[in-house]
Amino acid sequence: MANYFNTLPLREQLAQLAQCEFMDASEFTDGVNALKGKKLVIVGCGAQGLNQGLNLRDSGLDVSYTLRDSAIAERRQSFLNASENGFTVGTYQELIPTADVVLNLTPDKQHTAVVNAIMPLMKHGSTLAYSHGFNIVEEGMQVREDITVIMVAPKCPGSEVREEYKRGFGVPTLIAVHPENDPQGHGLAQAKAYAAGTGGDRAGVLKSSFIAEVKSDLMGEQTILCGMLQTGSILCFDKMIEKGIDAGYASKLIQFGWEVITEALKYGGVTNMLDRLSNPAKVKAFELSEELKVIMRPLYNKHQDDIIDGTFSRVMMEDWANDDANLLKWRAETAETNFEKTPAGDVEISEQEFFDNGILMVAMVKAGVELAFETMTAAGIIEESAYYESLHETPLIANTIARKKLFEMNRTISDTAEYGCYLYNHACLPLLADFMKNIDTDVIGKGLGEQSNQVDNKALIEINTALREHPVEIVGAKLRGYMSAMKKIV
Ligand SMILES: NC(=O)C1=CN([C@@H]2O[C@H](COP(=O)(O)OP(=O)(O)OC[C@H]3O[C@@H](n4cnc5c(N)ncnc54)[C@H](OP(=O)(O)O)[C@@H]3O)[C@@H](O)[C@H]2O)C=CC1
Ligand SMILES: CC(=O)[C@](C)(O)C(=O)O
Ligand SMILES: [Mg+2]
Ligand SMILES: [Mg+2]
Repeated sequence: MANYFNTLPLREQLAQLAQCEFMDASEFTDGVNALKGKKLVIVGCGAQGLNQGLNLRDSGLDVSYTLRDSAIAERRQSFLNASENGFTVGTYQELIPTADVVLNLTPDKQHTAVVNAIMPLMKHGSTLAYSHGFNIVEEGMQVREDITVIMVAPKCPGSEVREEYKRGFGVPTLIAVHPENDPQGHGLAQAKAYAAGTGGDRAGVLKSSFIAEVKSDLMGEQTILCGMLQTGSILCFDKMIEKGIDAGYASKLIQFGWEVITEALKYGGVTNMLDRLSNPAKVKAFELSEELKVIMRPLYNKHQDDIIDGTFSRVMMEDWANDDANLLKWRAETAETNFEKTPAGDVEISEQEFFDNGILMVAMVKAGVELAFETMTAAGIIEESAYYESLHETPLIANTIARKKLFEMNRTISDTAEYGCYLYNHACLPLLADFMKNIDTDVIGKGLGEQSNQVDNKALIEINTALREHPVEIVGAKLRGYMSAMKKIV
């Protein structure tokens, strides 16, 4: 098989990258009806599999799970996830032939093996669904021509797909129909019903393409969403320890700080996040962010370039072939970082204190969100897609760090995301070494401690204008206007 994207002429590549149509609520008035009475069989019951299945069942759909024989025989966690939640669990032979829709929610590295195993068992005219475009786009999987191939990709870690649904909200979702596999012309109707079933229509759905999803998803997860938060956690913690800040305080400020500051982002964009700072702190955060953007822009461009031309996928698949040697090594190294090994202290930190003492964290989030958005849109990704993949998903990833630090983030995100996060982290730590030499506790750990809120009016006006006029803020205001069901969590 060959990389599907690289087989296309440039014109078609650009057209597929630009596939992005915001779907109005009126397009979901049929809810889950297109899948009502159909048998949905999910392969895999992990981060996405379990949480999507719970939502789909709560939305009135017929959901069961098929797992590897060994998972059932050894009663592995995936078997327990499904059986303890009251789902029917069966082998491929038992359930795949009965399925109208097979949802492939196994790790990307397993997709070729899984699809080759289940395709012969899939009934004529059934549907194969993915939640990420990697297998179709980066590996060029070719599916039997009678099978409809769709994608419903939550822009969110699996755990929060469920948490937002339980709050009565949902998570932004990209849907697509593979142009090579829509023999009955009902792929879009089924994808819309699936997105309604997971609650995605409550947050926002984009009619996208497998190519647009994969080229943006890989970029978001490697940079702002996981790579930046991992790098920022390590750098900020080590700096506070170097400067004599109490280790328990430093650990708590970071573990819970990303969630608190990015909740402001989720509600009101970068503007609202910086408006939560005092004027002097806002000026400082803006200056640090501009410095960070200059330093990190080449790295963001390299990640996007490697994703677009297939270099990233090729390198990661070499690790797959080497039994995940690097992924497992880097996972173990992350566990040994000082931040990961230091429990959050039993110390009170007010909501405002996370902002006041986390100015550098605010600057890192601003720089990462804006850089990721700018880099994706420069590569041909449409603004709505870039917004969901950078700004809106950052707080959802931060929620996982608040639970159990980087361990929980890297456990919950896909192995694909985790691998890309480490690549970014390894490159960004040395890139920011000189920048961090000039950092002190006024911007991470203690705050400016300023006596007055006075700043130069002209400078503040220029900063406020720059914040409000960034394109991520313009498209964000529109998309957040649709999210009337969004619920606060901090
Ligand atoms: N994690 C996330 O938050 C997101 C993931 N995605 C996408 O969703 C898909 C699933 O990812 P994710 O939920 O992270 O996966 P997980 O690693 O969390 O779960 C994988 C599941 O598949 C099973 N599995 C693993 N290997 C095989 C195999 N060879 N054959 C059959 N089953 C297997 C595992 O069970 P067992 O090993 O016991 O058999 C487990 O139940 C991927 O395409 C990913 O890119 C999309 C958005 C976000
Ligand atoms: C959670 C999500 O959207 C990621 C980061 O893309 C993934 O886990 O693959
Ligand atoms: Mg993603
Ligand atoms: Mg992903």
